[in-house]
Amino acid sequence: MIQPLWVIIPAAGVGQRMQAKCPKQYLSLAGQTILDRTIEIFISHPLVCGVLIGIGEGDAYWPDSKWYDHEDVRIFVGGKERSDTVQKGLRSLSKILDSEQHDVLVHDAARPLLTRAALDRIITHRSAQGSILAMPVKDTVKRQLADKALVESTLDRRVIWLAQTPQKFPQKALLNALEKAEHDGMAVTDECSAMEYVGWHPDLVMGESSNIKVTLPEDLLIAEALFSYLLETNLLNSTGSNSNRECNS
Ligand SMILES: Nc1ccn([C@@H]2O[C@H](COP(=O)(O)OP(=O)(O)OP(=O)(O)O)[C@@H](O)[C@H]2O)c(=O)n1
Ligand SMILES: C[C@](O)(CO)[C@H](O)COP(=O)(O)O
Repeated sequence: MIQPLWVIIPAAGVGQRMQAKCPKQYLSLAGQTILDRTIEIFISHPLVCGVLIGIGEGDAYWPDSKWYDHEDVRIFVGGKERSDTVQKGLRSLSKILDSEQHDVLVHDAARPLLTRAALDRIITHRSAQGSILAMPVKDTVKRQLADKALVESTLDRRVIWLAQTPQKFPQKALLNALEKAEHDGMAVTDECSAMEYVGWHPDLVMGESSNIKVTLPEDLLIAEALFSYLLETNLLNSTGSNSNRECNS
């Protein structure tokens, strides 16, 4: 029996690489904000209890969200780095959960094209060491020589994957790992890195090439095209209601 779970969506970034007038999670994607589209992926899933959104200090955009007053959407103020935001979300969640053993999903607000099929894969995947969505690389992979744009070597691409989100770990174990990494000065750019730091070997669950992280200006054009494709092929999540949630909250 799969335990329904909570989702933390880090959405407190400033979107520097996007070079937009607002944080990129509030840019429009096919008529809705990127963040609203991302929330919709989860809020309509029967195995999702609720969503915690980590927003930036002084975020003036959130009140315009279509999910602003939804009963299963809660917010908290994020931190300086993505890992800080996730830590704060995990602490917020510990006040809601009746057990720290519950798994939690962490998903970037900047990944609005996750399909229901991929979400089902990670939600239903069972692993004692957590799991992440990821994709095997398709190109040949080069390692650069120190800080020079010179090729040092070619990596064996048969064993190289690109991490995506959602990433799924027990709430307390993840918080402990992030806190330890921070305490030891070990910068981490995803939840999995923190779990590896404390010796875990999480499962790699097949993601999808359409699950892009909208990061650079051109990514928005790519996301628009992918959204149209996913909509036409009915691969996006259903928007059905989710009245049959049974969760502790
Ligand atoms: N302090 C931060 C930094 C990032 N994020 C979130 O983490 C996700 C992935 O981060 P990234 O793509 O790097 O977003 P930004 O940090 O906004 O982008 P940039 O690095 O270009 O500023 C995004 O949904 C972003 O909002 C966050 O919650 N808190
Ligand atoms: C979590 C992540 O999306 C996995 O690929 C990635 O590490 C986020 O990196 P960012 O620099 O915070 O966008």
